[in-house]
Amino acid sequence: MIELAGITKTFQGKQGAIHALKNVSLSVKKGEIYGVIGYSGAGKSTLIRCVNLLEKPDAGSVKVKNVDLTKLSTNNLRKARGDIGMIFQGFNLLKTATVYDNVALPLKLTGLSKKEVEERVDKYLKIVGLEQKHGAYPSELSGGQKQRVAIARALSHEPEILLSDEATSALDPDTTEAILDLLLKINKELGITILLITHEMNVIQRICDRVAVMENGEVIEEGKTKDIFTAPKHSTTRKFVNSLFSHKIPADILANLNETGQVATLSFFGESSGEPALAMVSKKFDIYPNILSGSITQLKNESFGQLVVHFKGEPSDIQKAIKYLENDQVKVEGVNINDANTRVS
Ligand SMILES: Nc1ncnc2c1ncn2[C@@H]1O[C@H](COP(=O)(O)OP(=O)(O)OP(=O)(O)O)[C@@H](O)[C@H]1O
Repeated sequence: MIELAGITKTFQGKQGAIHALKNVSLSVKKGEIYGVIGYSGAGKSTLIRCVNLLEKPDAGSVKVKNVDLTKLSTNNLRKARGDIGMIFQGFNLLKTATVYDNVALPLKLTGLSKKEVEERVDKYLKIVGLEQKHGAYPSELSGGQKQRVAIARALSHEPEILLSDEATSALDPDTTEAILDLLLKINKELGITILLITHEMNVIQRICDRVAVMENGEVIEEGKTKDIFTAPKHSTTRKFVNSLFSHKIPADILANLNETGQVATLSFFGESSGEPALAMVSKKFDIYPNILSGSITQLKNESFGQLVVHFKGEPSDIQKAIKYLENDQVKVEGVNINDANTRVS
């Protein structure tokens, strides 16, 4: 659906050239929700703006539905952009227009009849749950409601793709959850492909099928959200995954525990697979697992949990138990003294 190949973008800053994007390639399939995560300055905004050519790349191709947008005439680019809606962190609403007009005004410019405009506005304000707010002004709305208006405005052009530029970054956690639920609904019920950028791992975790991690203008890791959670390869990716968990074990306690066995982090999918597997190994092998810390979090389609466990026993028995757990789809990582007092996972 979206294929970016070899995208490069350099800005001339006061201190010299800034290489915002260095040979970035990624592809988003029809119907999926794809997230790009990275810290501030990684190049996410520049990347997403290249998809509808709000930013023109210096090199590389931007294919949307197999058409390279960088090769289109101004007129054909305008038409192609009709397939791509966009929402922003700051909502970008007209302050002096009502909710209704914020959605209706851009539609009127597309040449639709008055009746068609009315039908579209009603339909999409209903989908975002704002049918009671037609006459309200943006100043009378909460942040979440403003983002809903922006989403209705983007959807009213009936795009196949929705680009989301940090759409939940200005919202509180509960409102963020509600907007993420709305994006899931739009994806599922309207079949809209979503490409989003964010610096929050919980956004990726809750709704994304696949994720790319960016740093210094490059994609440093890419894959299914589930795979990135279980086996992050790059240290920056690990930091993002760990930001969702906070297992803190004091150094002296960890040193004591490691004398009588081994401390390890178990990662698993599904609500209950961690603890039953532990009960099983304590029965099967001569070891005593003791849960030191644990948490569970919801990915898009399943839950993902982590337990930090002290295995008391002889090293050979502990190794057998760990092998058994790994065969049972539980990922096991040893925790050493260097991890003490810091987040481990
Ligand atoms: N128009 C511009 N002129 C000069 N430099 C720019 C411009 N736009 C972006 N940059 C620089 O390019 C780099 C990448 O910026 P970009 O906004 O894409 O990153 P980001 O990951 O979206 O960060 P943030 O989350 O802070 O927006 C930064 O160093 C930024 O200062």
